[in-house]
Amino acid sequence: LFTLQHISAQNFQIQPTPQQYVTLQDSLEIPLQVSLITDKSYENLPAVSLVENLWKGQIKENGFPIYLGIQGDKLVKKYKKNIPNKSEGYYLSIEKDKIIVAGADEQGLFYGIQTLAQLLTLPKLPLVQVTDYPDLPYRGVVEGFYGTPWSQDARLRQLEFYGKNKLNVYLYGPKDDPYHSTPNWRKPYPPQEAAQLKALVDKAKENEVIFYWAIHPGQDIRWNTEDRDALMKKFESMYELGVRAFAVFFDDISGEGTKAEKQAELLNYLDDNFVKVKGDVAPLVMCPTEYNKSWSDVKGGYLTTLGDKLNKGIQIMWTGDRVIACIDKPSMEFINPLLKRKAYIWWNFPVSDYVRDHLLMGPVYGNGLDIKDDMAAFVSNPMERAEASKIALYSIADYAWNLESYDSDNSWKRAIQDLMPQHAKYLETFAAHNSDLGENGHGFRRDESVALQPALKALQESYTKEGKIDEKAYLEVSDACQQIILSADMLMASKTNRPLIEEIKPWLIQFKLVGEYGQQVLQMIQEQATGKTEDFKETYAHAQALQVQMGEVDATYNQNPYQPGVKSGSKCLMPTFNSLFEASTIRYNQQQGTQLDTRAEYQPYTLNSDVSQLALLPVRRKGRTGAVSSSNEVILWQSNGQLTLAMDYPRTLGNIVLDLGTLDIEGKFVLEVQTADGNWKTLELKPANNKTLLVAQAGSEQVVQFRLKNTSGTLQKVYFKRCSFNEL
Ligand SMILES: CCCCCN1[C@H](CC(=O)NC)[C@H](O)[C@H](O)[C@H]1CO
Repeated sequence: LFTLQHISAQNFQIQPTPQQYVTLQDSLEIPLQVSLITDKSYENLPAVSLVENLWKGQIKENGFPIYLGIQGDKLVKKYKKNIPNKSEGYYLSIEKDKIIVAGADEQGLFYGIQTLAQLLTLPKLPLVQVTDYPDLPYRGVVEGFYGTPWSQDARLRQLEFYGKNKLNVYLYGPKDDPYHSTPNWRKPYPPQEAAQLKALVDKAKENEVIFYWAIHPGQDIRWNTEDRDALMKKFESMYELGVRAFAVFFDDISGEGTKAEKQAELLNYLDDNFVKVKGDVAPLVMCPTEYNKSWSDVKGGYLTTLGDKLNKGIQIMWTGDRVIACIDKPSMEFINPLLKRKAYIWWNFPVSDYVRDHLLMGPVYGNGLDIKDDMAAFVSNPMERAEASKIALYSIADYAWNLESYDSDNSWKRAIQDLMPQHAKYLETFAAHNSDLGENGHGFRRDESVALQPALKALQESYTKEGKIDEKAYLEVSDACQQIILSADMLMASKTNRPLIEEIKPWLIQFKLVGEYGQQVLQMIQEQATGKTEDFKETYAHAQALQVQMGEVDATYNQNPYQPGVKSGSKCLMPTFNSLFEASTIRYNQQQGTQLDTRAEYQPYTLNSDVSQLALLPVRRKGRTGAVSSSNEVILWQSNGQLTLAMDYPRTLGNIVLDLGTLDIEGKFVLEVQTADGNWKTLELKPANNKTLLVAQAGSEQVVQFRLKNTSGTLQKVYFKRCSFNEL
């Protein structure tokens, strides 16, 4: 028998691994029929139901014996010294004639069987003794993001996933659930939502997950008994649904609700009059208003007030040095003394509600491996795409169970294998190139296209600097493009894990186009470098056609009001391909004396103006909205001066919004559109509010261009604050 100590949530880094052991030594054929020998009172424990699910219908009197017990049962008394005395710990022994699973507690017993379930995926069972336990007492997920809350089905699948991966906490706190936050936090859930929540509570119990229901009252709470009682009443109604764990979030609020003394007073009241009175409710969790170091003013006393006044049993959440930040020893050494307890980490990854056009499918890395004794919990705030979040969540489970043994890349590969066993290679290709966030206000970035970076760099440098092709790099990037196209096609057509495919489909479509674009760009540099001028023109046109398609995908899917669109390969692939597109076109133009447009970014809108200060303003497209960048200068707009926005082909526009920073513009400027039939018609400029904003409806006909003209007869001094329009 070989023994394993403190393994990981899903797998065994310790050598020999069970996989190796099974081939090395004799092992146990997986028993087809088993007998469950356990204390009678355990029959409806999640652990027992789990064994019944593993051996569906094959639990017989004279089957292979599986002993299930919890520390203290006489049944497992002789294994007393093997069972770790750590909460959620377990001892698992697979022997020739029996299997023993002994938990330090009920959760530990359940996890011992989850480990057995993992071993059952091997061809045979290794004869092994496992003594295992988690480093952190609370490990899991806070559904705490802005955007579309997860669906009921997605949540049910999540809870199952948490059970398998030994995550034991799910905090329900979707920012955009009206009954969680202002103003309806005071109201009970309507029957249908209530029933769904009850189903989640039951599912959580089956998977030994503590279901925390969080409330977010801070934006409009009044510090009086009426609101305090309203909160108690809401907690009571959630308790009736079966909720046995509660949280109060005070994040992202302003005004009265941000006062630490008042927050502490309310939470202590809830602790004393609800949690302690009920007796079967988990410790309260709260999210402070100053929830990260960059927002905290230590001298202001907010954090120390909470640390001093909050009952010791109340957990206080923390996102680290910044809103989005990895957690390390210095971060914990800063916050724990102030809170006078171990902070309950809320890690804002893989949440993407501030970079909604990107998927964060890369490895989980950057958190300290030396902080297992400094955190009360580690919970992840995920993406609104539940299935896609599982790559990160799998590794967070791995990390939180055993920090010191955590290996980011190995874990990432296993997470992908676990999500799509049949298509792991393809999903890994996709995930490798869809991991960075792009530029964002929090400045948080991730690695992307790591394995391909050297070849991309070598190819780009050799060509852009000397116009030469680095053959080795060329072949590697060319193979990669093939892999990208293959992976996208295979994943889109996958028959397994459809919920994941449906979530990421727009990005798969985009990803394939990136691969095809890469192929054309490679051909362009090859043709330019070897003087195949005839072919170049068509390859160039093909690359442009792919740029148009990528632009259309970006303007079609995922059109949220924040970061609309679909970005793929945005950190390394696209910048390299665009740079090679531009460089080869410039070289070609130099060689051939042509004037091919060298811009790689596809631009459907073109600005023309004889007002010199406007003529060079950039136009950008964000989803289905086009906008001319505003200018901070005073614009000297000469009489009859005009600004024109031309479409690459006739498009149906919705509103055209203007703001020249001055009132009564209507009398001095005229806005006209030219429709596809060539006719011009004037649009009425309506003031949108009592300020200088003007809106015009472009009408249902397709527009080729629109123009704003100074018809006042004199020079006008205006500000150019806004000129935007949207496509229908
Ligand atoms: C300028 C405000 C940015 C706040 C961003 N946080 C929020 C609050 C939070 O982190 N609470 C601990 C949401 O949870 C969101 O999902 C997450 C990241 O975008």
